Amino acid sequence: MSLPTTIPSGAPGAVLAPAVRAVGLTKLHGSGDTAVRALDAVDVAFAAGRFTAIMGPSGSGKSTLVHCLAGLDTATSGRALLGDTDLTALDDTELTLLRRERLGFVFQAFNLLPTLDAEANVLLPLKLAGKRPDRRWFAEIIDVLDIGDRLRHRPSELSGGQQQRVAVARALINRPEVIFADEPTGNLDSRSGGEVLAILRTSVRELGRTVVMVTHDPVAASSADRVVMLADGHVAGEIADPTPDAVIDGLRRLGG
Ligand SMILES: Nc1ncnc2c1ncn2[C@@H]1O[C@H](COP(=O)(O)OP(=O)(O)OP(=O)(O)O)[C@@H](O)[C@H]1O
Repeated sequence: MSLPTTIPSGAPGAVLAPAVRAVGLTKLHGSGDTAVRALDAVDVAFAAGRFTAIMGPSGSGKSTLVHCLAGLDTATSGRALLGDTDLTALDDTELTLLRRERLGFVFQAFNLLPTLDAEANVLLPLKLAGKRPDRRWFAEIIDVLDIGDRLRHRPSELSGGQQQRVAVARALINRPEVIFADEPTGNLDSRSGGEVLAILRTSVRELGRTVVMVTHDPVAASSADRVVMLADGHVAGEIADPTPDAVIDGLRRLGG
């Protein structure tokens, strides 16, 4: 795959700078005879201002790739780059700061703090970083995510879809360069899942963010601009402007 990533459609010939990329990224879990090569010299780039889904059979390395790119796990060799920053050169403290200041995360299990109301959950990353909220940005996010009437509610008083919208707002609050979403619709019914996907698309289209999402769901993946397929720790292919049928077909070819 060539770097940087070429825009698949809409702007022929244009090239977008990658927000995040893997260069020869290799990850071994464990050591010795029992070591598992979860990623094998992966080269892949995720363009800024784009929504990319990562798919592949169970065990193909999706979570490992995202964890290495997000500074949640360390690579065995190769490089994981956020903009020009090589994560593999950073120590734990630097990685913690980088995650807090430059990345956003959305997980399947929402991961909201139960004792805080929605507003406090959204603002938590800024509080941890000792930063003042930008009230105009906060208002814009709340408006786009349509959670203005839920800000005083605790997570237990919100539906799953509302909780995930709060989690997306929390991921957006520090204007991250990249939002990593790991199965963000996995715990939601199809309607709430569709709303969360629409919000992730809106985060890209209207708020200018970059989203990288791991999913098993071909319909969810078809919300993205591009699908990257993994198999056995390799990039096995990609689909631009995916439809659910194209994604299902691609997975079938991989035996997923
Ligand atoms: N901590 C670990 N220790 C040992 N092996 C691991 C560890 N984490 C992952 N693996 C192995 O690495 C390979 C890739 O795992 P990974 O979780 O990245 O795949 P995945 O595509 O995200 O899978 P799934 O879709 O099932 O979540 C698998 O063979 C897995 O068993």
